[in-house]
Amino acid sequence: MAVFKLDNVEDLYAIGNVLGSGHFGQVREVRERATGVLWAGKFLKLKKGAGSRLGLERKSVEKEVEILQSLQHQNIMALKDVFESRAELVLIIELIKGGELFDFIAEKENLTETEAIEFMKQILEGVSYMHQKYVAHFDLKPENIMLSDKHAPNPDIKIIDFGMAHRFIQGEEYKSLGGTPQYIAPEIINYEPLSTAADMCLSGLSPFQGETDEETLRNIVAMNYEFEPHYFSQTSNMAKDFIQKLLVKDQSERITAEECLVHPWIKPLNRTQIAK
Ligand SMILES: COc1cc(-c2ccc3ncc(-c4cccc([C@@H](O)NCCN(C)C)c4)n3n2)ccc1O
Repeated sequence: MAVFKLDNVEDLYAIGNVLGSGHFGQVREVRERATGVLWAGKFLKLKKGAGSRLGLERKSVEKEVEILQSLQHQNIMALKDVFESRAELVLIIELIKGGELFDFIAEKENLTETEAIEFMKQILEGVSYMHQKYVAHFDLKPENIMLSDKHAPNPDIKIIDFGMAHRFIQGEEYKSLGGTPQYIAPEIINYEPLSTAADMCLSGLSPFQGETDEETLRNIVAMNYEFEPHYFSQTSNMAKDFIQKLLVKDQSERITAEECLVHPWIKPLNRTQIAK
């Protein structure tokens, strides 16, 4: 069993405002007393006993921490420290001040393909790095892609929330039913053995969105999508080719993050190839 710092987290950090909350627990701004530096604290309530319905299994948080401790990349949130008390674990993480990429894009009049390519390139860099370490995120979605500083000329992408992540061991079979309906891969819906390929179904606006979750899941399994003119009339053919290579039902045929980074939309062979 992993042992985390048993100090009282409040002896070292002043606990500030809630930044957000969700399945993962609560994220609060915390100030390191020794340096005055601001961090994010992810506060997780642990199950008090085997029969307890509330709180997280300690084992699942240990798994998330072990994965985070193995990842050091500029496009993946950095874990600094872990504290534990009787019924709570606190993860001290780099503070990401720029909010969600989704909101940043929504606030802009429009996003050029060049800007989209820059964000996608950073997301792919982070995803490719974790996949090379046999780690799959399994909950990549716009809300889990944040920006370091939305006022910076070229904001850094930060991938957060590794609460569903898994590190594959050679030859093992891993299945999961978790994820967010609009963004999950068909193999998850079909409860088939998974791989890092399940992370490659990330999109801004789900092309499979139905009236209900059930309809959305049916659309994903049927790979039923179209490039609606209302959204794609100004999108280049190269960008559509990139998307089509991601939205492939057979995970063994789906383009990988590494292959995406050399796709002509992301890495044009020459200037004339852009925005075709
Ligand atoms: C370690 O795991 C997580 C970290 C974070 C995290 C890490 C650093 C950090 N700096 C600022 C924030 C932040 C600021 C406002 C809202 C949120 C969060 O509640 N919403 C983000 C997406 N959400 C759907 C997970 C998070 N975060 N959030 C969020 C969820 C996690 O499961």
